Amino acid sequence: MRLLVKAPAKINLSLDVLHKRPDGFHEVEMIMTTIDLADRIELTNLSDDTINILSHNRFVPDDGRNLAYQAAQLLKDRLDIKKGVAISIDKVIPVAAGLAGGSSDAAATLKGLNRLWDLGLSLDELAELGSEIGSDVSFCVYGGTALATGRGEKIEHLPAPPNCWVILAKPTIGVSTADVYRNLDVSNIQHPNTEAMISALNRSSYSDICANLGNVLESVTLDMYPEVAQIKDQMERFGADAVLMSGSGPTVYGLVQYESRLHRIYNGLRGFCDQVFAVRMLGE
Ligand SMILES: C[C@](O)(CO)[C@H](O)COP(=O)(O)OP(=O)(O)OC[C@H]1O[C@@H](n2ccc(N)nc2=O)[C@H](O)[C@@H]1O
Ligand SMILES: Nc1ncnc2c1ncn2[C@@H]1O[C@H](COP(=O)(O)OP(=O)(O)OP(=O)(O)O)[C@@H](O)[C@H]1O
Repeated sequence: MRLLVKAPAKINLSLDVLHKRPDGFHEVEMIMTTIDLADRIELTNLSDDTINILSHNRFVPDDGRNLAYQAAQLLKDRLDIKKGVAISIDKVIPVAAGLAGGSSDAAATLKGLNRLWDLGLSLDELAELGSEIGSDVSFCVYGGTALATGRGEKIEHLPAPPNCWVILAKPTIGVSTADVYRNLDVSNIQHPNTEAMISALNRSSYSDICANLGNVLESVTLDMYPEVAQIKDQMERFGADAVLMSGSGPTVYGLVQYESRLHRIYNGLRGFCDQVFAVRMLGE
């Protein structure tokens, strides 16, 4: 039997760091929302007890380092499952981009195998398992729009943002999330207003969402990779309503309400950047 699952990317509407924890992780307060840019994962039962990863992207590992592999292995170990699966990943989300591509592949694999192997686990149970794979996996299990706290694994659902376009531009560099957190000076942080963003979402106020975008990792990545600042500048100059780097970067996104302006920004950025996408928020 085979099953197809979509694994959508996320963007951070806000990302705050409260402090560094004794376990080395950072205590965060983030608002994330899913967007209509997704990997497609095909899960096929195998007759022998193995996990195979197939991907045509040279940046995606095809062994135990792959987060989708780790998701399948975790389910097999915890529930003592003696089945095999081939996981084919049609990679659309840019890799090491701040868009949670690997985490979303892991979450989609957890949800897909729950159906394929008829495991009967709840979304909460899958999200809890997912948090063992990576901090973003719990959010990706639920999708939608949410406040994520702890190291990112504690999820509180929020209303979807009002409909708008998201333009994404990823420079050719890939960024290591661990490096960015390591270079963050926690004693010198300009905190975004998370409460104001929650209020903007509750009121469905597009202008207040734009006014309250904020990411404390942005200045760290901008210092490491000046080309990210250039893309931000260009996106602002071409007329996006608000611009921010997602996660640990380097992808920069711009919010745009009117389709008429979308094409100008998209075409303008294509001149500077290979990977540019214009997508909708999913959010629900
Ligand atoms: C930047 C974000 O993507 C924003 O959504 C997340 O905070 C990171 O999520 P992720 O990539 O799933 O992160 P993980 O795979 O759990 O951790 C990668 C590395 O990032 C650092 N890390 C991650 C999350 C966190 N709250 N504090 C950290 O310091 C740790 O050094 C960790 O070793
Ligand atoms: N299924 C996967 N897809 C992409 N990368 C993967 C996958 N599994 C493992 N990786 C590894 O994880 C690294 C980070 O990739 P990913 O695309 O998940 O980063 P990211 O979008 O920055 O994640 P996040 O936003 O959660 O920090 C890659 O360099 C790659 O080696």
